[in-house]
Formats: sequence, structure tokens, C-alpha cells
Amino acid sequence: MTQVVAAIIKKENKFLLARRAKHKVHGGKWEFPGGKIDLYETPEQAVERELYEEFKVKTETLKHLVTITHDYKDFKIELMAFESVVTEGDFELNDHDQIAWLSLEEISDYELAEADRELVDKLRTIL
Ligand SMILES: Nc1nc2c([nH]c(=O)n2[C@@H]2O[C@H](COP(=O)(O)OP(=O)(O)OP(=O)(O)O)[C@@H](O)[C@H]2O)c(=O)[nH]1
Repeated sequence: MTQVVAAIIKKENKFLLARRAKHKVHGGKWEFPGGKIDLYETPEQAVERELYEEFKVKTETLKHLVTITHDYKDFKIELMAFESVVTEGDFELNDHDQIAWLSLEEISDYELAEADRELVDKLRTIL
């Protein structure tokens, strides 16, 4: 099972989502930014590294919020979501073609990565 981390970044009741670039696996789908955990890395280090690679922003990981698993048939992921805050930098797009700040209601209108529907449902109950 592939371990993936995702950052939940909240600003005035809106959450940061990013759209995966067309050429990537699940291209065109919206997700919470993050990626696979590298060998010898903690989940927190992975979130912070990914956010820097993807957007050139520095973040601090506050706490683990929820973990879900999803079976994409050809691979299975364990998706761990962490509450993060941006401490430095302005968003620059590298791996995504768009970002958006959305309320939990607005998120329903976006085409999410399959695994994220359950994640959003869980977030609704705790945030
Ligand atoms: N970052 C992120 N990935 C997600 C989410 N939901 C979800 O199904 N995934 C899936 O988890 C996997 C994460 O891989 P990735 O491609 O973003 O990770 P990476 O940057 O480390 O990988 P790469 O360097 O191989 O491209 C992808 O298959 C992605 O579609 C989510 O909310 N955030």
C-alpha cells in the first residue's frame, strides 16, 4: 500500500485544493496537496517537503486529522491528512495547473480524486 500525505490548509473557512496537471496519474482531478512519503521520512516531513516542491511555500504541520484508505484497483493508497499552516512564501504552481480556496460546501462541486470524497466526508464531521 502506498502511503500518501495531504495538507489541509484552512484560511477563513476555505480550504486549499489544487488541480493535478493533465499528464499526471488522476490528471485534472482536484486534491489536497501532498504526495508519497519517501523512505526514512516522517509523514510530517513528507507534507512539508511536498508543499515546498509543489508551491515553494514553507509550512508547519500542526496535527494529524484523519487517515483513509482507498483501492484504485491497480494500486491502493493510505491517505493521511494533516492540518498545516503556511509560514513563508507565495504560492507558485509547479505540479498543478490551478489552485482554489473552497468551502466544504463548494468542494462538492469539484471533480475530486476518488479517495478524497471519503476524506472530505470525514473532514466535515471534525472541522
Ligand atoms: N497529494 C494527494 N494525492 C492524492 C490525493 N488523493 C488521492 O487519491 N491521491 C493520490 O495519491 C497519489 C499521490 O501521488 P503523487 O503523484 O501526488 O505523489 P508524488 O508527487 O510523491 O509522486 P510522483 O513523484 O511519483 O509523481 C496519486 O495517485 C494521487 O492521485 C490527495 O488528496 N492528495
